[in-house]
Amino acid sequence: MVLLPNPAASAIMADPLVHPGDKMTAQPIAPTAPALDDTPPAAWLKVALAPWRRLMTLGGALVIADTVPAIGFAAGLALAVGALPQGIERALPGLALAAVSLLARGVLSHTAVKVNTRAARAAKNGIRRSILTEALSGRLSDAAAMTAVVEGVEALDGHVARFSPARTAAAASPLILIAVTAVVSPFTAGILIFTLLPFVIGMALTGMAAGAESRRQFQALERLSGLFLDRVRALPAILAFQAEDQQARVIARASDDLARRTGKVLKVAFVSSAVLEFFSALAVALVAVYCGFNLLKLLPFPAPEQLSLTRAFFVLALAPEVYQPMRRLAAAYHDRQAAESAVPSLRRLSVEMKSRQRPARPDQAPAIAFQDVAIAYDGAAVVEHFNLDVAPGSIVALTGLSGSGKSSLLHLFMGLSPLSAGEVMVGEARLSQAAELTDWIAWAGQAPVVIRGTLAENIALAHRSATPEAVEKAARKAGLNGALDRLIDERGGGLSGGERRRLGLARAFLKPAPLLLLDEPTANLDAEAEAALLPVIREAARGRTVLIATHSDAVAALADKVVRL
Ligand SMILES: Nc1ncnc2c1ncn2[C@@H]1O[C@H](COP(=O)(O)OP(=O)(O)OP(=O)(O)O)[C@@H](O)[C@H]1O
Repeated sequence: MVLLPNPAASAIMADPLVHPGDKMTAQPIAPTAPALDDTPPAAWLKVALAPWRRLMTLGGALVIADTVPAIGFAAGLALAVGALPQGIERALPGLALAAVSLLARGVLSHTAVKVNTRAARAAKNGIRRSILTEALSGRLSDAAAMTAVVEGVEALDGHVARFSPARTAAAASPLILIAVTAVVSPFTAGILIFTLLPFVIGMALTGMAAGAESRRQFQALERLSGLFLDRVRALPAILAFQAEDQQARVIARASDDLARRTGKVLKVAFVSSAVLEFFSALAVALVAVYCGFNLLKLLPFPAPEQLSLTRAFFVLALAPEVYQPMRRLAAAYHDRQAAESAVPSLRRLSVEMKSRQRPARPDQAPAIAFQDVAIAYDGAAVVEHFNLDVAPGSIVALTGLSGSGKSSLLHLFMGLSPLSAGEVMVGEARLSQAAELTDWIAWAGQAPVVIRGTLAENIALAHRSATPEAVEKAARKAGLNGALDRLIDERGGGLSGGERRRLGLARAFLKPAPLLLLDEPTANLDAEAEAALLPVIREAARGRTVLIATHSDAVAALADKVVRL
């Protein structure tokens, strides 16, 4: 179970410099998906998976095509057995047909698995991409959203790769096989149809039981993920209050609950497969008894047909194949339940996303208007009734005491601080309604996120398509003078504190975005270094709307307007 995003994903979350267009194609899940919250899970899945329907249909068709070599194999064996009394050489064509059919089955099933796995991968990637930007931008950062992105999307794998082709095959293959059987032995076809009914009823009953257990299991998983994520976030407080043991017991209880519910899902799955195996064995035994008694002319009722050894062997070899697709469907049934259990969380994400707009990035520097803005963390207000108009292309410096909320105001634009009241207009876009604006923003924060890689790669994160020359130019402007190919680890090992801050500046200088946000760009720099940076900041500000949070009078002097908080 993965409870937290991976480090690279965290980097994007904490430092949204990455051009979203470079990272992922952000589209809402299934643009035509019904937004109603009460769409039944099966209908929601159908719409959400529609873009991959063709690949899924191809996978299902390949599984159905397996019936042809299955018939060939049964026919080959039956012909060989029938011809055996006349000599082994007479049996060879039948054996050859069986061998070729067997080979064809292998090739077909290998291809079907490949196609179905590809469809599942494509569907998961597509849906995950569509929700990842939103979830990682911090707007949907609760544990349920994380569980949906990681576990929920993963739950679609079995649905697409196994359940969907198995369902297609179960609807068509048994009928094809029974029709072929009917040509050779109508009475055997009757036995197969008769025994198929309890099989289908058994499947439906166990499927319903598995569905309820599966839903409870996913809820337990969500609960455990939520608890774990909250406890990790509150780790310093837990350690400070020496509540480790108590919290470990809470997590252990949730984890036991998940284990118990997973056990129940497995129990239902085992019982259901035992029931289905019983019915399929019974049906094959019935066919065998009928064929044997028919051949021996020992039927206790008038024979409806007279079977030859070849015909009897053919229908007997084909009988297990009739149940095979249904057994595969039963084995994959819990995949469907797992996917449907994940739908409520996925649906919630997609509905929240659809309610947000993805405004087009402006070509010109936009105006910014803070309208009665309030920012509160856990109910504690940090900024209240904040109003400010920033003209397009101007520089505004935010100054004030430490803790007065300067960084929080800048963080609003990346969704890293909550807009508790009021509105921020960025050009024509309302920040509260916008899905994300990271594409518009070049940002240098106080603690830029570092990923494992070279310094140049770290800078280029801000603008993936930048040339090495542009990266080098941005680095030099920011005062990073060492070799750019030196390795940095994810904790920033290899960079001094000052260099790390300059890395943030280099990224902001590199990214061609109409908004420039700088948080304490010259903190910890001596007067000489600060003086060298001032003209660079002025140059980088040209043609952009700029907000700078700063304690430095020299930096504030660059601004067209200084606002004291
Ligand atoms: N994610 C957060 N969760 C809870 N409280 C926060 C969070 N971020 C900031 N705060 C609190 O909000 C207040 C304002 O912080 P902010 O960083 O915006 O101030 P600042 O003016 O930029 O300070 P500095 O000049 O020291 O950088 C502080 O009291 C801080 O503890």
